[in-house]
Amino acid sequence: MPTTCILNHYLIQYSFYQPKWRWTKKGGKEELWIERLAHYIVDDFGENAIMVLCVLKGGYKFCADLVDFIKVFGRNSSKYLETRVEFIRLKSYLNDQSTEDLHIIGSRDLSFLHGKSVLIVEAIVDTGKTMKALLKHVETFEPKMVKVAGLLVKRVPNMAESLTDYVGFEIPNHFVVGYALDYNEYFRDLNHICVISKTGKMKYKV
Ligand SMILES: O=P(O)(O)OC[C@H]1O[C@H](OP(=O)(O)OP(=O)(O)O)[C@H](O)[C@@H]1O
Ligand code: HPA
Repeated sequence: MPTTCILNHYLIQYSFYQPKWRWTKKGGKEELWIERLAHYIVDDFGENAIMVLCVLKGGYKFCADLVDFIKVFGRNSSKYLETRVEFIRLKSYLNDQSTEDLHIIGSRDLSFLHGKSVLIVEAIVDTGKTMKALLKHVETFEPKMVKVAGLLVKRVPNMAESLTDYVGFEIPNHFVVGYALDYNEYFRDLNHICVISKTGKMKYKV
């Protein structure tokens, strides 16, 4: 890795992730990384309908892509993979810092999760505070099972690896933007994920 980020090069240092990235399986066959995650998820959920809980705003692109691939597996196998997608909006970051204040924006009522096999889809697990709080909240609605798919897990001291069942990429401890991840609402629209530079942080600081 990393390849130079072309867009906004004066703000962003590197790009970590491209949606079309492939990895090579044993035996030489290439697979998209997201296809691999979808594969594991489909295997684990088996016959259970998947109740996807997408964590907004950061998780919307990853969730859309992941669900597409889960559906592809359904189409390519004889079984019908039932998926339903619901959303929860959480907010705790200001600039590049987690605040102690985690807000659930909108309804806290997730009773539709009761008895369901839930897949939480999150863009990034950084300090892990958001995911810990969300898991605690979700458990109160007594789902049948809960798994977490995280596109990125950050390598931070006391990193929260065990919170995430399906990990796209483990990344170094830098603040990243793009592919729906933001810095004060900027850069969500980038197609790839980059590290924001000091200059970028200063320019868009609130
Ligand atoms: O592991 P943590 O340190 O708790 O950080 C992870 C959370 O932070 C971001 O959300 P944010 O609060 O920025 O809201 P957003 O998704 O609307 O940007 C991200 O999308 C995760 O939900
Ligand atoms: O690195 C990050 N980028 C964007 N949002 C985030 N929320 C936690 N960590 C990050």
